[in-house]
Amino acid sequence: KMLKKVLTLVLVTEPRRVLLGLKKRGFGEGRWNGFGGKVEKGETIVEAAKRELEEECGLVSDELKRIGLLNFEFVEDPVLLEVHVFTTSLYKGIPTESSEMKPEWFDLSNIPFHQMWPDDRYWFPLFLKGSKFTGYFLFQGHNDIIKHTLTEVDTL
Ligand SMILES: Nc1nc(NC2CC2)cc(N2CCN(C3COC3)CC2)n1
Repeated sequence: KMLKKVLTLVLVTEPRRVLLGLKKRGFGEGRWNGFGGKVEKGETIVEAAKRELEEECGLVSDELKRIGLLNFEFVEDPVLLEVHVFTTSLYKGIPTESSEMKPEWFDLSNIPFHQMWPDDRYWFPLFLKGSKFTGYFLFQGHNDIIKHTLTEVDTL
């Protein structure tokens, strides 16, 4: 039976910018991404998202809005990643580098897709226009998408 890992991803926005972090180690190292990680036992998914946001860049937000649900599989690996995507524009604190992430603001017209997970090119435009979405991506290795589905939804 397929092992499923539940993960979170938080995108912090300002009117014309999005906060991304450069992953300094581990899964996705060297790629810019939102902030997130695993959901621990005894915490809800949104509690995990809030915790990871603070751990990874020092921001605190009590207004994380669910905007997406993305499922990922790798042909070489029987794990399914279920990534719950959140966004917020209401937060306290100053983006601060951590052991995991180096945060930087990016203009919405200058998202570093060439240094991000390949799936981001597909769903980031939906996020930026305020849609909710669900998607599935089958990867070969960490760079090639063999197939995908992506749907805008009214409710997650
Ligand atoms: N943008 C984006 N794309 C992904 N694509 C799939 C990999 C093929 C995965 C992903 N996340 C999965 C990993 N997660 C944290 C666990 O340590 C960091 C961040 C969100 N984020």
